[in-house]
Amino acid sequence: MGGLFITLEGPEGAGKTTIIEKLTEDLASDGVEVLATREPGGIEIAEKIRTIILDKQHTMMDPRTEALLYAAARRQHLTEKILPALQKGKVVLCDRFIDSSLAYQGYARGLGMEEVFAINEFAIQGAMPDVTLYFDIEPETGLKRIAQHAGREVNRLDLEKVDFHHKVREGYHLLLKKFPERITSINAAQPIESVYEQAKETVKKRLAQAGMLK
Ligand SMILES: Nc1ncnc2c1ncn2[C@@H]1O[C@H](COP(=O)(O)OP(=O)(O)OP(=O)(O)O)[C@@H](O)[C@H]1O
Ligand SMILES: Cc1cn([C@H]2C[C@H](O)[C@@H](COP(=O)(O)O)O2)c(=O)[nH]c1=O
Repeated sequence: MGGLFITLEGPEGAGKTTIIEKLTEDLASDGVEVLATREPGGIEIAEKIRTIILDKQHTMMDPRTEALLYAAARRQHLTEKILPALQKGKVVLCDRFIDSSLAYQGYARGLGMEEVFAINEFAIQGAMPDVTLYFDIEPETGLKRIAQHAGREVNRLDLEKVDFHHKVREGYHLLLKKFPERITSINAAQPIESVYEQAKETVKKRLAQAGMLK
């Protein structure tokens, strides 16, 4: 693909957005070309799909519809934004990607990780992340953080029962076992500076291996 495709994953309020902002700044000051983006969203069509999926009024949404909408948003985001950036040799930092669908729809919703992987395989055609940073947090802690975060809108998924969020975390733990080479787990309950140091170290190591650090 050319560049390096890095995804950040975790339950609600784990700190992904905060870490992406810091990493983007830091890597840019090292002369690395970075594209920071998010899922669902990142481009107009996918942002519109995001509005539909996360609308609190849409309590009737069928779990398979939900999974298909995430996969559709991902397909458009990948082809329109992520792949072109990778082809230009950029580092792509993406807030959530396929692992979110596997943990949330596949495991927590109970659709099955294999089934959800299959529809996503159709959407991504093998474009798996090179590196994934997983930010591990107790759901209660993460949900408390987002409740206290001024300006952070509460969405339909945030409103799921705490048991759902525990299942999301269990789903991620299964993914850690399934993809140990790709996914690095970071304890996101630590102070933000420590979380960031670990994230930066992992990313810089991979960039150095790929010969992308000047
Ligand atoms: N390690 C940390 N310790 C304490 N507070 C933190 C830590 N990391 C993030 N926060 C705070 O928690 C809130 C949520 O952080 P952030 O938006 O980065 O999480 P997120 O993983 O992107 O959440 P979501 O995906 O649910 O939107 C913010 O107010 C942020 O400042
Ligand atoms: C990509 C993706 C996301 N989700 C869920 C996870 C969150 O609850 C929301 C996105 O909100 P955020 O504040 O931007 O994290 O959507 C999901 O269930 N499945 C997915 O594939």
